[in-house]
Amino acid sequence: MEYQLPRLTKMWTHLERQSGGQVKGMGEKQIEVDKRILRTQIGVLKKELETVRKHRKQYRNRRTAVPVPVISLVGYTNAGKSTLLNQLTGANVLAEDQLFATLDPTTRRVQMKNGKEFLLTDTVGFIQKLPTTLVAAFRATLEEISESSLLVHVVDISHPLADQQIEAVEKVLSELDVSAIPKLIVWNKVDKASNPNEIKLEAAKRDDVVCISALTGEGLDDFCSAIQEKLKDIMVWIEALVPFDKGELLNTIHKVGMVEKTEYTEHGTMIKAHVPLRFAQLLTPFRQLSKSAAPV
Ligand SMILES: Nc1nc2c(ncn2[C@@H]2O[C@H](COP(=O)(O)OP(=O)(O)OP(=O)(O)O)[C@@H](O)[C@H]2O)c(=O)[nH]1
Ligand SMILES: [Mg+2]
Repeated sequence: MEYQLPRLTKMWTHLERQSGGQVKGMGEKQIEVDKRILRTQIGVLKKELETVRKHRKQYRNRRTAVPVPVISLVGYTNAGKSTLLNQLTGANVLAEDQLFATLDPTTRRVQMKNGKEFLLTDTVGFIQKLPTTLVAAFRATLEEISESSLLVHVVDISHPLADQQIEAVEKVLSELDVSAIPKLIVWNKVDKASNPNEIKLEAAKRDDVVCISALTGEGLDDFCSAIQEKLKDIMVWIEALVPFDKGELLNTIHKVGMVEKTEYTEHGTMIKAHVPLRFAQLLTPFRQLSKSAAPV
């Protein structure tokens, strides 16, 4: 609408009819009436967007209380982000959500085969030359991106303009100032590509690229392992002695972290693991000073 406002000709007469004819006969030219109606609608939509932003902010605040990593799917429109989300959650997600029963419809909990969990957010698709006014309209989702632990850039590798689309997405990401967030690149729709073997070979050469088909499910196990590796990179190493009466902490460590070693001592469970930073802070009272370094 903001795009149309300065370009208005008489294309909005139906809106005048919808407003019940009240705007007629006020001495305004048709075009001004049209503009006024459009501005009112823009105002209403902006208010609605603000409500959406506030809601998502509340969800995020609630979520940060729980140490489950949040991963956002980003990418060019039609790259297959939503398909990937559905495929992953359809195949692995727990039917009953305990903690996030009221999650926004685009965020889903994913449980991998090894029992680890993360939250996956589907975001709005990017397009080339995204007008700044539109960037503002997408803010609710885009803010979500900036608070993720990891970004998954989904690419339609079968598309003849895949390179330009990657570039366009990178450009929006740099405008959003999220370059510091680790990223995994996913070459999707490999089933549709004319040269799938070549693409797979190329992807195998690069350690930040995973080749998949969100549609057929091909490569999804590799995708999950790659996610695990990336998440591990952003976790911190802890060695903690968890008292026996804090059993729930141990469960959480197993769920959100990567346990390297568990030992039962007379004072409690000695655990060595990679865990999300926020969770490591929760464990501070039980952490041990140790001379051994994290395994590489
Ligand atoms: N052949 C093939 N088609 C796919 C694959 N993944 C997605 N598609 C199709 O691509 C189209 C777009 O998929 P979406 O998941 O809606 O894409 P999106 O990235 O969410 O798009 P936006 O929401 O517009 O950003 C759909 O028709 C999907 O069925 C794939 O791996 N192979
Ligand atoms: Mg989508």
